[in-house]
This record gives sequence, C-alpha cells and structure tokens, in this order.
Amino acid sequence: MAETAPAPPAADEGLALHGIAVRFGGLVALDDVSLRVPPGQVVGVIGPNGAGKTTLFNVICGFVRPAAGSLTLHGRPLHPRPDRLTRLGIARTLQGVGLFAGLTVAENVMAGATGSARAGFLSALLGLRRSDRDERRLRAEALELLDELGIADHADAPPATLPYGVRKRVALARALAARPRLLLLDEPAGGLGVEEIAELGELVAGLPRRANRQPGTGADDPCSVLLVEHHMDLVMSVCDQIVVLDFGRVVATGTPDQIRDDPAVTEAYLGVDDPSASAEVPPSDEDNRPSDQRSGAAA
Ligand SMILES: Nc1ncnc2c1ncn2[C@@H]1O[C@H](COP(=O)(O)OP(=O)(O)OP(=O)(O)O)[C@@H](O)[C@H]1O
Repeated sequence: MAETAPAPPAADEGLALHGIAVRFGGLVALDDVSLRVPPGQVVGVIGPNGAGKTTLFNVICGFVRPAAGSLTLHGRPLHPRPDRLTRLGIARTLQGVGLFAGLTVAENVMAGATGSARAGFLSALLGLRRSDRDERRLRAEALELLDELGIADHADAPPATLPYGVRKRVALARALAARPRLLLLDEPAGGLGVEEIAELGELVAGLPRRANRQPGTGADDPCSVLLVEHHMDLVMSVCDQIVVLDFGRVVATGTPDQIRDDPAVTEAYLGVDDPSASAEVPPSDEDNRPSDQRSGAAA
C-alpha cells in the first residue's frame, strides 16, 4: 500500500519574524528583517562580521527587544523572554558552551530537562518519592541522549576535564533534553576542528528527523532548527533554507544552491558586484575569519 505523504506545514506554523528592527543608539543593527523557520526545517542565518546575526539570535531569545516588528510562533504572537523559552518549546545553545562547572555531564543534561519534570522545587527539597522518580527518569533520558550523541562514556565527568568538542556536544544534548520544537544554535561550529564540524553537520541535519516525543501528548513533533553560523561549508551542507544578512538587512533568502549563485551574497561577503574581481579584494586585518568563510558564499 502506498504511503500517504505527510501534510505540508500550515503557512503560519513554526517561527516567523515580521519586519524586525533593532537600533543601538544611532546604529541600525537590524532593519526590516522578516524570515520563517517552518517545522522540520533547518534554516541558516549567515552574513559577514557585524551583519546582525547575533542581534537576530538575541531578539528571538528575548535578550534584545526590537524597536519595530513582531514575532509569531505557530501563528501566535511571541514575546520571548530568556527564562520562558523552554515553556514555549524553544531551546538554544550559545556561542561557547556555558555548562555548569559544578555538575557532571549527565547532570548538566538533566538540568536542560527540568522543565519537563513533574515534581516541583518543594518536593525535590523535601526528598519526596515523586522527585526520586523524576530524577531517575531524567537521568535515564540524559544517558540516552548522551549515547545518541556518542558521548555516553563521559556521563559522570566534570565538563572542565573534557575536550572542547565534547563539551559542545554536551551543550547540544542539554538543549535537546528540553525536547524543543525549535532549536536555536548560535555558532555551534566555533572552535571546532574540520572533522568535528563534519560530525556536527551530520548531527544537525538529522535533528528534524529524530524522535522528539512530547511529554503529555506522546506525539513526535518535528524539531526545526535556526542555525546562526559563520562556517559556510556547514551551513551549505545542512540547511534547507538560508537567510543572508548584510548591514542588518536581508539581502538574500533561498536554498543553498540559490544562495551560492546569488550575486548579492557575493557582494555582501566580498564587497564587489563582480565575483571575478574578488582576487583584488584584500582581506581586512580586522577580519579574523578563515579565508574559506570569506569567500565561501561564492564557492
Ligand atoms: N549591545 C550593543 N551595543 C551597541 N552596538 C551593538 C551591540 N550589539 C551589537 N552591536 C552592533 O550591531 C551590529 C550587528 O552586530 P552583531 O553582533 O549582531 O553582528 P554579527 O553578524 O553577529 O557579527 P559577528 O559575526 O562579528 O558576530 C554591529 O555593528 C555591532 O557593532
């Protein structure tokens, strides 16, 4: 019997930004930025240094309030606050790793899931049975996640004793422990070697398809991913859609193939209209990006 194709997501499903503007004093960091992250897709945000990527990420996390524009999540107005993201089904990893130094790897991952624990702070404080049950469940789930990410051997280690690449995976496991419907990744490839970036690419590309069982409903919701990243090869290989920012404005949106061929993207990265003139554009001393990232959009 032929399989029925899954219904396409409704137009308002997922995260959407509508005409977002952010100013820092007289500086316009984001100007009329609109984009969508549909369920089950990986959407990348790229752009040269100072383009507004981190500001965009901070708007979605609620660290920065836009001067104009609005956000919606599944068609409803979204007024994000960093401490309420988990409740909205949103998880994030930040630049760097940001793990709790006093906790083991497994405990760090469990901390990411505490929003789904049924027992509250009081019952945990009083050592009640339900809290023990929650604790055992959270630990089992944390170990499963660590296993999925290939780092189960490190479950009882303090994060500080581990290589940077492993710590980044722990941070990803902690974000996934919240069973997000939307995962925000801020420069996950930063500080990783070529091989680690390739492995990360496989992980990120698989995120929308992994089982993401929601507590209560038991339904497997697809997880969408917003990836803010400098590393062009990673973005090109894992994203369904890419949004290119330059000077706070969206200069291109499309599939990796469309972005690769878009002259506006070449211009944003190289500051020239004609890619053939790129060899004459000297890299700036202040631009510390590796050369593959400066020219990657045109590659
Ligand atoms: N808190 C702030 N106060 C003042 N200006 C800011 C602030 N945060 C960012 N900016 C400015 O806003 C612009 C966009 O910065 P943003 O960090 O979002 O860019 P980016 O694309 O993430 O850059 P990078 O790739 O270098 O991290 C830049 O000109 C930056 O100097």
